[in-house]
Amino acid sequence: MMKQRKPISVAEAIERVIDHAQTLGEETVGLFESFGRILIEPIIAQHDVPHFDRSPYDGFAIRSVDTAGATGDNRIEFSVIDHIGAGIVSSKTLTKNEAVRIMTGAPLPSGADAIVMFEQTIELGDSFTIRKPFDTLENVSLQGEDVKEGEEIIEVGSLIHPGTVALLATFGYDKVRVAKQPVVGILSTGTELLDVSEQLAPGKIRNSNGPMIAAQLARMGICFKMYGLSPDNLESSLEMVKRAEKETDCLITTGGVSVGDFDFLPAIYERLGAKVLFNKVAMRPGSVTTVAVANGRYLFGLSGNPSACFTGFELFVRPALLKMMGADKIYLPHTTAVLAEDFTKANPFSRFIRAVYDGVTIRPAGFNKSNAVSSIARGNALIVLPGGSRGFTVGDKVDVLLLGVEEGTGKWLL
Ligand SMILES: Nc1nc2c(c(=O)[nH]1)N[C@H]1C(S)=C(S)[C@@H](COP(=O)(O)OP(=O)(O)OC[C@H]3O[C@@H](n4cnc5c(N)ncnc54)[C@H](O)[C@@H]3O)O[C@H]1N2
Ligand code: MOO
Ligand SMILES: [Mg+2]
Repeated sequence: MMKQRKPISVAEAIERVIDHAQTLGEETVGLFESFGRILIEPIIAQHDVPHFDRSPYDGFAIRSVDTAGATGDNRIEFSVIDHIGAGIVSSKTLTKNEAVRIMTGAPLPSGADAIVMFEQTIELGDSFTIRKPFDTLENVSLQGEDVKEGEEIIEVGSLIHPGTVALLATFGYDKVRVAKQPVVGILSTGTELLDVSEQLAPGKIRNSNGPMIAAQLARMGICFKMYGLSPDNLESSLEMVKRAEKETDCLITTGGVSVGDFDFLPAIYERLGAKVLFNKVAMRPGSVTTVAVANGRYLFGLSGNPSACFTGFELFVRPALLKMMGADKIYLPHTTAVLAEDFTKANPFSRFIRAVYDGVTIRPAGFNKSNAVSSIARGNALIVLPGGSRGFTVGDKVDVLLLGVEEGTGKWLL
């Protein structure tokens, strides 16, 4: 008799997975290689930004005191004593009714405390007039207005995105200390599987899960080793899993985790002496998703059904890998949206529906069974319907997980 599997909640399953994540240490990479990596030291401002008072406009640097009383009928005249662009420091000091012609980004000359834009002047040779008084520091970009020296701007565990790169560059980091990334193995099991380039044959299908997972990893900037296809044979699959497990930091298999006569992953975990964290989750698709740990390394047993495989990766593999990389915001970002189509099916388990989200409304992305591949291709988000519910109709507010967002959130919100 087959042993009944006991389903656990998605939240419980995620917690069990995350509890086993071990970081892999650190390394130093060049700034240009740092995009997508996780910071293992905070970014603390080494100096004020900007580190000098500067002009935010093309115009003239003046002393505000000289502008008192200026009106349309009483224009005040200034004579230009120097001319500087960004990167040049004027050697002049302004005295009464003097100005320096100054371009955006250039440091304020000594004595100056305001900037007049070209558009606010009438120019006459080496002089110009203005028609309004200026306040002290008017139109000045002040030292430290963006960042103050010593301020912690980015926390440990943050993802390096293009803005982070700009900040690192600002402070002169040509190298960055980041968390090491896992090398992830991908093995697709199933006697029915053909390589992508092979011709279809009766009963056979092309392996879509392997390439899909490679792309899911690539989207996270993670390197993978492809172990190809393994027919449903206990001994040969076991050998392949043993080899892949030794050569990688974690192994993702697809297929063979359910209760079929040729589903060998449960037996493989047993032969490896792996600790199975769970083998049934109260969700659809992906209820048979199994996660085990052997020699401190994850063995993710994703379902063979493409939609279940995809969902298992996003819900369990992604946060675990991010935690291994030392990241803080490991979960898919969550929002709510208005349902644009009825979904009246019952949901005995939590349901994750591949969906198209336009920023306000969301609709299922077509054929949505566990074995569907088309809806994964069309979708950019997952609708989450709670277990024990039914009868969602147009206009209902539903929970949404966003896919493909660079950085997620620190809390599982569902
Ligand atoms: N009696 C029961 N049968 C099934 C149960 C159950 O609880 N009791 N669970 C069902 C659910 S839910 C799912 S999901 C599937 C999971 O099956 P496996 O993870 O064991 O995967 P396979 O049996 O190997 O394959 C399932 C399906 O997916 C196709 N497949 C497999 N690999 C790939 C691949 N790399 N690319 C594309 N498609 C793939 C395979 O051909 C099968 O059609 O079990 C249900 N059964
Ligand atoms: O695990 Mo299956 O994907 O629930 O449909
Ligand atoms: Mg099966």
